[in-house]
Amino acid sequence: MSRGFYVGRFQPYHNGHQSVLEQMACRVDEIVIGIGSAQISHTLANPFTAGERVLMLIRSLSSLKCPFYVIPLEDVQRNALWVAHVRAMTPPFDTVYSANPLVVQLFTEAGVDVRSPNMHERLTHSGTAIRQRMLDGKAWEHLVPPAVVDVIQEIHGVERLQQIAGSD
Ligand SMILES: Nc1ncnc2c1ncn2[C@@H]1O[C@H](COP(=O)(O)OP(=O)(O)OP(=O)(O)O)[C@@H](O)[C@H]1O
Ligand SMILES: NC(=O)c1ccc[n+]([C@@H]2O[C@H](COP(=O)(O)O)[C@@H](O)[C@H]2O)c1
Repeated sequence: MSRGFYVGRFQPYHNGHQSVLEQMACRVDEIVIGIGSAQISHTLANPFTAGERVLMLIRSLSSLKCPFYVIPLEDVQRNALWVAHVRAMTPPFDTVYSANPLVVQLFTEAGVDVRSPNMHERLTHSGTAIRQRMLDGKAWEHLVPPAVVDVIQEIHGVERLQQIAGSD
């Protein structure tokens, strides 16, 4: 049984993340997804709660060809302890998929096999670019799975982000 681990903040979950998970689904038996910085919400860079991000992921992955687990992970103050913290909170995994330099470094130092997933139209498909489009009143819906559009509408996510920007 092989299990792959993928972590992100998913603020919001977008088509780039979906393409990584679809690549992983062909390569491992099960996928463990960590929702990083789970304790942070209602900021410009992290507008959505961990629970809202759980909804985005689970609804978007309903037809993924591989069993998956979604685990919210709070940050810890010491990077040197983070891998142990992740391991304590997740089902066991053998491979990590990440392009985040710190994540790659910490897992490599811990002796874990780390792979870099192919980037999917990175210029447009980043959380930062999507949040900026929401703030600018530009179309963003085509950059995320349809289920994420539904969740963000349900929670009035664009209005929340605009209010946070207004009170900054
Ligand atoms: N377009 C993409 N294609 C493939 N992988 C991506 C893409 N965007 C992000 N990732 C990867 O997904 C993981 C989680 O990234 P994250 O949740 O920070 O998304 P992000 O779009 O980079 O967000 P932000 O811009 O808010 O920092 C990282 O390993 C990141 O490299
Ligand atoms: N010390 C820590 O808590 C620590 C270290 C490395 C990564 N992380 C988290 O892992 C996630 C990585 O995701 P991104 O690739 O989206 O940045 C982030 O939520 C980040 O905060 C946390």
